[in-house]
Formats: sequence, C-alpha cells, structure tokens
Amino acid sequence: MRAPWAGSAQVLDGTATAAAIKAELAQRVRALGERGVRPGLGTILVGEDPGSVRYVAGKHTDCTEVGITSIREDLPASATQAEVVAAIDRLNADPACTGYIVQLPLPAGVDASAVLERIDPDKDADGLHPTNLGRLVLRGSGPIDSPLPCTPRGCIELMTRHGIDLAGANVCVVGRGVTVGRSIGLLLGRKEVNATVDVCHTGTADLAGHVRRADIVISAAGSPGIITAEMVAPGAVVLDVGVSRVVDPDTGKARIAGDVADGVDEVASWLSPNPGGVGPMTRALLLANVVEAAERATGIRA
Ligand SMILES: Nc1nc(=O)c2c([nH]1)NC[C@@H]1CN(c3ccc(C(=O)N[C@@H](CCC(=O)O)C(=O)O)cc3)C=[N+]21
Repeated sequence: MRAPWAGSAQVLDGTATAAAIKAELAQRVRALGERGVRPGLGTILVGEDPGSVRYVAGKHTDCTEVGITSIREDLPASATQAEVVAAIDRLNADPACTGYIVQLPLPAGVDASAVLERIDPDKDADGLHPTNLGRLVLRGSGPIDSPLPCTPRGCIELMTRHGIDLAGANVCVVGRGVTVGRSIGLLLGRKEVNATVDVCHTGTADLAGHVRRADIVISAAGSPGIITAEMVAPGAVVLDVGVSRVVDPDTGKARIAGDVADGVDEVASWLSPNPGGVGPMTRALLLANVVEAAERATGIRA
C-alpha cells in the first residue's frame, strides 16, 4: 500500500499561517488601543544593501496591516559605532517604540555584539538579546514572559497550527547559527514542547545518519540542497529555513535557494516551501514580540 504521503508532501503554508497570526494580532492591537496604547516597531537599518532594504520595508508593511506604528532609523553605510549606539539609545528611550530590531548584518567596523547588547531587553523584538536567551535557558517549564526568537517560534507555530505534534518527536536541526539553529534547540527541548533535539553542523560526522533518524528535520544551514531525498525518512516533516542567493544555471538570474533539494517532497509528509514557508512566519512573530511587549508594559499580559 502506498503511504498516504507518498509522492506529494503536504504544504506547510507559511503565508496563510502568518496571515492568520496577523489577524489575531490586529485584534489584540485593537484591545490595546481601547486602553490608549499603540504598539510601535522600530528598525535600525545601516547602509543600503538591497536585500536588507527590502526586508525592512516588508516589516513596515506588516506593521501597517496590523495597526502597529512604524519607527525608522535609517543610517548611512558610513555610520560609526557611536552613531549606531545613539540610534539604539533613542529607541530605548522612545515610549512610542515598544520593540525594535537592528537589521543584520551590520557593516564591518561596527561591533555587532556591542550594539545588540545595548538593546533594552524588554524592547528586543528579535528575542536574541543575551538576557532573553538567558531567560530561555534559566526559566523552567511554563510560560516564558520575555521575547522569544522569531524564526524558532515561527517554525514551532507553523507545525502546531498544521496539527503536527511535537511532544516526543525526534527533531534534527541542521545549522548552529544563533538566529535559528542554536536558539531553536532551547525552545524545542522545553517541557511545554517536549521534543528531543539533535543539532548538526559542519563538524557532524554523519549528517545523513542524524537526518534519517528524525521525525522532523529543520534545516537552517544556508547550504543549497544539503538535505536530499535519500537522507529523509519516509513521512518525516521537513522545514526549509535556509536562504541562499544563487544564480540559476538555466536562466542566468539570481534567485533564492533553500537547503532542501528537489525530490524531498516525494518522501516527506509535510514540507515548508521556501519562499512562502518560514520567512513569513518569522515576520509575523516579530510583530507578536512587539505586541506582547506593549501588553506587558500595559499589564494586560502577566
Ligand atoms: N535583526 C535581524 N532580524 C532578522 O530577523 C533578520 C535580520 N536581522 N537580517 C536578515 C534576516 C533575513 N530575514 C528574513 C525574514 C523574512 C523573510 C521572508 O519573509 N521571506 C519571504 C520572501 C520575501 C522576499 O524576499 O520577497 C518568504 O520566505 O516567503 C526573509 C528573510 C530576517 N532576518
């Protein structure tokens, strides 16, 4: 008998799921408005890298949809460390800004760690400030009353909102970058989620062996096509988080390539498309962090 998934993985639709989350957030923004509170997202963008400019513009479009105020700090590529720090201090002090991000990467010459550590942890919309990562490690089971990393949270919401059960699942994470690989293990292993996590990286001796044992594969390596159909267990759930810019040999045009190779859709039970999967979820949960920060400041959220 053919397995129910054989030949066509079901789509983990990040665009639709993000739209549902944004509609819920819009409701919560209205509730805050009734108390005279309006959440505000700030962005600090240094330089004019076209990709970064587009991402930041997308975040502000999302804000408009949900009723969040946009606050922009656009600095030239020549900005000094002191100028970036001054922008951070302005947003830390601005009551209209309930959460903000410093768009990465920063130009060489700006010390990214020093900059990121200066963000007020209560306004850390990325959820990647050392204080917030520390809370994730130190606070035991139960709700975590602090911003969570957006992409990891987006991955989890994308699965749970499609009815995928994470408790007891063996999850193989590929990649140990801070924004995804390293921080998602902290979330998945918490008691409320109860998954078992394996984090693979470039030093892993037998990547295929780890991937093959997984019920859920989350690939955030940024290495196009690293996850092949031969590696994936039939019926596994696969999330394609990696984003690489490649030149398509057929068209000669630049395009985005994920970590998941063609053919994985023939083996997996669920697959997140890329684009249209985890990316829109990351953006939706960035907004969630901003709304939740405003709720905490208002006392709506315990
Ligand atoms: N402080 C900081 N926080 C970040 O979260 C952060 C960052 N810096 N620097 C750059 C990366 C990249 N990133 C993306 C988020 C969403 C999509 C996304 O929504 N992508 C769409 C496609 C959008 C398009 O390019 O047209 C999709 O996957 O469907 C992509 C990339 C957040 N980043």
